[in-house]
Amino acid sequence: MTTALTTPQNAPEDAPKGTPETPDTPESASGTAAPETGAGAADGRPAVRLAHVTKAFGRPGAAAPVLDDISLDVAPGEFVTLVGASGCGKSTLLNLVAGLDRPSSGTIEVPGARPALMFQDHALFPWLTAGGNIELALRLAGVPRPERRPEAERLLELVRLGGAHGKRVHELSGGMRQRVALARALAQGGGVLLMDEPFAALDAITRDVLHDEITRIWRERRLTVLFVTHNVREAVRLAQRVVLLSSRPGRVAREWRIDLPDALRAESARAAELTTDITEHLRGEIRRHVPQ
Ligand SMILES: Nc1ncnc2c1ncn2[C@@H]1O[C@H](COP(=O)(O)OP(=O)(O)OP(=O)(O)O)[C@@H](O)[C@H]1O
Repeated sequence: MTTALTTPQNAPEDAPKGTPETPDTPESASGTAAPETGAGAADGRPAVRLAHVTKAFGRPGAAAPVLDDISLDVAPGEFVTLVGASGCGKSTLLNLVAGLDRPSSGTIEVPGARPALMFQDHALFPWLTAGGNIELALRLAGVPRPERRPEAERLLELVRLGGAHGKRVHELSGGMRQRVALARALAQGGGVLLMDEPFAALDAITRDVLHDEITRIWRERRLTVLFVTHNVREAVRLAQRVVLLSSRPGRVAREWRIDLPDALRAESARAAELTTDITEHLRGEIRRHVPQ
């Protein structure tokens, strides 16, 4: 999938490590090896490429852009979290990558199948069962009827909800609903998963459990994930790379490589250090933010 005009950029790994901060230049911290490659890596192209993307709503020139000159590559199999002040355009960016809207200028390339999008609100159809919601997505993805039920059951097993096929949405807890929503997103078949604060409404313990689950599923399925969150601890817990967007207009302000093994991600001095550093920069962006 490609949307609109212009040229590509260097991968963020090319940025010098530990260089002094410059306002509009993406910077990389905490160097590490390139991420594991997933499906689609063979031709060396990124799974998602945004090149000089700008987005303004309304008539041309009528309003300041929400996103301004965003260039960002996400490698196949990479897990990237996106943080930034409220209103800086994180959801707008995901919507553009999902193909739900078009950039005002710049290009977006997603070479594989259309990405799947998952929100804070599970958006399941309440009149369908858990399995019915997944089978609908499979049907829309062109999966033949006889294969839908077994595939829905496989996906429910994957999100550890085996046996929940016949459950109605109202019978499921918040965490279970998000698991079904994840299974439904996976049913759409693309290798790129876009997640917009998917765990924000859950209690802390359920969220922690789902962090482990999404990490496992990301690895097992070799997914490429672009994940929006306000929660810096969550960003460090999950990502191989955290990208901070500046306050409006949203630009890539800074990036951090998260080179921690799983065991040190939730609780460790290094995770705490990274969380503090990212939070300080995020606070700086929030302070700069003038509501428009
Ligand atoms: N369809 C639209 N028409 C007009 N303005 C829009 C539209 N969609 C988003 N905006 C505006 O774009 C800006 C960025 O919104 P967006 O939801 O992308 O920010 P965000 O960073 O995801 O915010 P939050 O963190 O609070 O969810 C906001 O000022 C919003 O009002």
